[in-house]
This record gives sequence, structure tokens and C-alpha cells, in this order.
Amino acid sequence: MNLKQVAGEKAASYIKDGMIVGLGTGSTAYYFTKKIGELVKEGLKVKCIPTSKDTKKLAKEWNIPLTELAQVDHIDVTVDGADEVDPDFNLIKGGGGALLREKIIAYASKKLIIVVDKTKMVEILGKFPLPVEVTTFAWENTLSQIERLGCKATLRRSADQPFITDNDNYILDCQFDKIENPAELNSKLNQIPGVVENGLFIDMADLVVVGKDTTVEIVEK
Ligand SMILES: O=C(CO)[C@H](O)[C@H](O)COP(=O)(O)O
Repeated sequence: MNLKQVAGEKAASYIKDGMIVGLGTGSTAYYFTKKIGELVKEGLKVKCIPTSKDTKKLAKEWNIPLTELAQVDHIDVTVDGADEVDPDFNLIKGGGGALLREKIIAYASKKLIIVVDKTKMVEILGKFPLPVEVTTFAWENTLSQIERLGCKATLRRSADQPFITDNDNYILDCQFDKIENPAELNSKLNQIPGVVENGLFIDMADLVVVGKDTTVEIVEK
């Protein structure tokens, strides 16, 4: 069984007529968006806001009605993936490089549902390198400042070129190994000039849908 698929599809059961829905990014959120496309075809009435150019492309292919954050005063539900989820529902996101738009949209959402397979559930965050979006200007200096917080940071590359985000920034992947205090690290990172946003999502997720071997587990706070 494809654990990402069962989790992504299950999350679609939380979406009702009239909702404004945030569409996440990544290979798990993909299945949620695909399912929304099927439900729209069957008559579901929603307006959606994608968290990345990739997801926007998919949503258009599947004829999902789209809107802009500027056109609405809130989002009812956003469904997105994660790279790690701890027992307090703190997250590492940004493996796909979409963390800035994902965080803006999550913050504007009444409910954030995270869809993952069971491998993403961890006791402590940090084994997955924390993605940090930084300005291209003086990124080497920003990297040094970030490393003072106790990690090894690497410029993300794609096909031998620096990876460029949807917002024309770079991503630094920061290996912390263990993040003892995610809330503190989140604040410290965002205080560094040159850091646009980081992939720690603190106290944002309301519900996690976990794809397990034969079942889907719904974990609520
Ligand atoms: O944060 C993300 C993209 O920026 C993704 O949601 C996260 O990387 C999980 O991706 P996947 O479901 O493909 O494992």
C-alpha cells in the first residue's frame, strides 16, 4: 500500500462545500490535491490556494478552482506534508523548497492538517536537515551566521546549480542532528538578517494524518 497516498486521500474527507482550502506541496500533498481534483469533478465546491508553483500547475491541470490569499480573509483548511513531526506537532518542512509560501498559507489557515507516512514521526526534530530560505545577496555570510547556532549548513543545489525557490531565494540545508528547543531555534534563525524564513513550523499543525502499514491513524493534539 502507498502510505503517502492513503494519508493524502484520507485528508480530503475534511473538505466540505464552500471551503477555502490551502493545497500543500510534495509527494504526499500531491495525493490530496489529486483527490480534490476528483471531488471537484464530482461537484465539490471549493476555492483553493496552492503553496507553490508546482502545486498550482497540478491544480490547474485538474481544473481545481483557484484564488489568491489577497482575495480572502482566511483559509478554512490547509493540507500539507512534512519532513518530520515531533510529539508536540512541531514540524520540519521545506524538503521540497516551498517552506515560505507553505508557512504563510499555514499561518492564514484556521486548521492545518499534516499528511505523512509513518517514517516522518520522530521523537526529536533535527535528523532531517532543516531547510532555511535565504536571500541570494550575501548568502555565504548568512550561512556562517546560521552555523554559529550549532549546525552544518549546505547550499541546496539542483542539477549542479543553486536551487532557486519560487520567491527567487536560495535554500540552506542545516544539519542540527537534534533540535532540543525548536521554538527558540525558530526565533533565533529568523532574527538573522538574510534569513527569509525557516522550515520549523511551531504550534501550527492541528491534526496529523499518518499512513501506516494497513491503516491511517489520525493524531489530534
Ligand atoms: O515541505 C514540503 C515542501 O516544501 C513537503 O511538504 C515536505 O518536504 C514533505 O514532502 P513529501 O511528502 O514529498 O515527503
